[in-house]
Amino acid sequence: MCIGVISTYRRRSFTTLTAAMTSETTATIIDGKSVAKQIKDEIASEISRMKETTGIVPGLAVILVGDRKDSATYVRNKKKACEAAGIKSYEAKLPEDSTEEEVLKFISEFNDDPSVHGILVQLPLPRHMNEETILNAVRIEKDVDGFHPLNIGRLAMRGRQEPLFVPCTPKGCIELLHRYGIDIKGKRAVVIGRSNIVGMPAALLLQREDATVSIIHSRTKNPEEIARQADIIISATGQPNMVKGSWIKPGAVIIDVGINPVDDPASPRGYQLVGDVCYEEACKIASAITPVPGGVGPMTIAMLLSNTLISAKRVHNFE
Ligand SMILES: Nc1nc(=O)c2c([nH]1)NC[C@@H]1CN(c3ccc(C(=O)N[C@@H](CCC(=O)O)C(=O)O)cc3)C=[N+]21
Ligand SMILES: [Mg+2]
Repeated sequence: MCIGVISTYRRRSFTTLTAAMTSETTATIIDGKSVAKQIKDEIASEISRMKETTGIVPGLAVILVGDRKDSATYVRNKKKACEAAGIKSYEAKLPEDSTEEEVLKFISEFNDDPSVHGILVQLPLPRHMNEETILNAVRIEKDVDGFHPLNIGRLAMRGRQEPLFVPCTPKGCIELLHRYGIDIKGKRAVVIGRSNIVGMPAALLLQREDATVSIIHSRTKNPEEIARQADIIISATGQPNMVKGSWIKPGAVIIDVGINPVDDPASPRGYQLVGDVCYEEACKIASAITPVPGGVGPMTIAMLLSNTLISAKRVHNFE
């Protein structure tokens, strides 16, 4: 059984099961962890080739403000992944009650430091800070998260200057589709969630891949009906198990970005991670699905390393 919260997306209850739900079909599990490992290995060998020929190694600076446990874990994992790939990592840790100016000062130092090719400001920032002010301060040439408005604007406009970086999580989703040989062109794609860091850029990327894209959000009137038209669903809502089997067209491909902790006294950490999609139900209906954990999460980190390498190659004219 899939447990979940009552969300504003879910306005009706579902009593009918689709035919596919009762049959014995099983989806392909899209193994993000192993694809991410493969990509990280590719990056590591590119970095050693770069180091041998130019003597330069890519550098990534991470700015962490406050003491959220999840953020500290993510930052630690990014640091480990950098070391494994041969990227030099720099870290600025600031207390929760720091001022915006203090954060901006670190950004400015990293902006001016030629050994830093990428700057990541871990989100969310403390509530008293203006995220926009801070993200805008990152030089676009070092914006490896792809969150600067100029990079997002360029992502939205086609046939003009290309963005210098594409946001890591959506880029990882598309990369998974490509590596599993899943056609996007002409397909109906539905993105669930419209956040600046995942949903919105995911929709833009799918459009660039020639999908026909709809976005479902908290005010959408008939989300289930719209989702059920999708050949490809990318879900990024942060609502555990919100997407039921009844939302899924038989044979659809499901990319589940949600990483939601749900209380579980039986597990050693006291919680269990679940996606936005009711995995058990979806497995019986979808043709392919990403698990949580082990799906999109590891790809996000792989894409961050990839963007950092792209940045270093670009400044040093290394092909
Ligand atoms: N400026 C910024 N850029 C980000 O890219 C960014 C951020 N802020 N804030 C938080 C979110 C979240 N995020 C994740 C990265 C990796 C995993 C990941 O590797 N997850 C593993 C392990 C999960 C676990 O066991 O804890 C998995 O899904 O298999 C998850 C989540 C990046 N984010
Ligand atoms: Mg993300």
